[in-house]
Amino acid sequence: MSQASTVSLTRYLLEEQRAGHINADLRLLIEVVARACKSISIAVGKGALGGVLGDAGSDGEASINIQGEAQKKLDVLSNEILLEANAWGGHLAGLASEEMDHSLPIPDVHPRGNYLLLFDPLDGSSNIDVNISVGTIFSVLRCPEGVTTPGDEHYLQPGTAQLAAGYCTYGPSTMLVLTIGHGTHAFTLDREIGSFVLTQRDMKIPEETREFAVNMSNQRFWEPPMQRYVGDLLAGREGPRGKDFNMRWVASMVADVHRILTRGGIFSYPLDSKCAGKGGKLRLMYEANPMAFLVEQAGGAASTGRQRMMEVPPTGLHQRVPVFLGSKAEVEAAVRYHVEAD
Ligand SMILES: O=P(O)(O)OC[C@H]1O[C@](O)(COP(=O)(O)O)[C@@H](O)[C@@H]1O
Ligand SMILES: [Mg+2]
Ligand SMILES: [Mg+2]
Repeated sequence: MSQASTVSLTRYLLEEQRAGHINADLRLLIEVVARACKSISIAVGKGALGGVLGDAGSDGEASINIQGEAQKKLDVLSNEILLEANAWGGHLAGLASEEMDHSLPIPDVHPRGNYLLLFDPLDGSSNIDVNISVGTIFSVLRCPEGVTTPGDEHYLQPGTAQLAAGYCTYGPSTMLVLTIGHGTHAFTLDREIGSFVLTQRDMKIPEETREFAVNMSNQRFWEPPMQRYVGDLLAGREGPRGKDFNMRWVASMVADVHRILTRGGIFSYPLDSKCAGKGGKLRLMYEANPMAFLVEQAGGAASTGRQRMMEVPPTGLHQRVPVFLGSKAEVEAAVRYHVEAD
């Protein structure tokens, strides 16, 4: 890409500010998150040489997060990088993370702003030790009017209230995919100059697809409509769908969603009898909602199977939901199986 045609993340954000789509505070907040993602990218890229692989914890004791999941060293490190980068910026009122039991108001010693930041610091962390793509997911909400010290309840806003959302994928290249409600755009990290460069403006998910992503090993635990839906996909050309489907499952949501934003497909993590008591596997506030915002802005759809994802009324910071997202016509097909069964 020639220098003349290069649009950096900074330039893109300044242009969006001039167009009146964001203010200076939100622009700076996104810049800070992007800077933190660069640091995480460096840590992830060092792999075994950085001493950052493996489980967190000491004396043979695993460190467990609020989700009851064993934390990786890189989960903890990525969380610290995001906290450290954002604490003193002056644009946030508080932060919430997959790796923290409760949200954190910005300490009094730092200036406070009007936004709330939620993140999954490292998504797909079971893939770190085997050198497969992982990522960071984030969502920005407005801090309710008059609230100076936000608590968990102030974050419980539906996905439609998001002002910005994005993810960074640490794969063969590091990419930031962002929406501020005016399309979904992809930026690639130029490692030589250290900045994100716009490489795909206005991503568009093809409406139809022949590719699905699901953890098939859970099949026997699924609900009947999901069994029927995937059964019909597998029946291929001879079945009711009349076409052959391909399957992909990276087991890093960021990587699976990035593929779908790039070439279409449907991603699902449905309800199953193992996770039914918890409401699903993936988390609404910092996994499903930001991905839903990005996917809708790229012309796709996101649903729980029964309801538009971004209209789910949140009840908890770490609330879990079933997820279907991607190519619009295919998500609608999956929803039909659920609605008809109900
Ligand atoms: O292990 P499974 O069932 O394939 O689940 C994989 C899913 O779990 C996740 O890894 C959950 O995210 P975390 O790694 O942030 O907990 C998703 O990225 C992924 O889609
Ligand atoms: Mg995750
Ligand atoms: Mg995570």
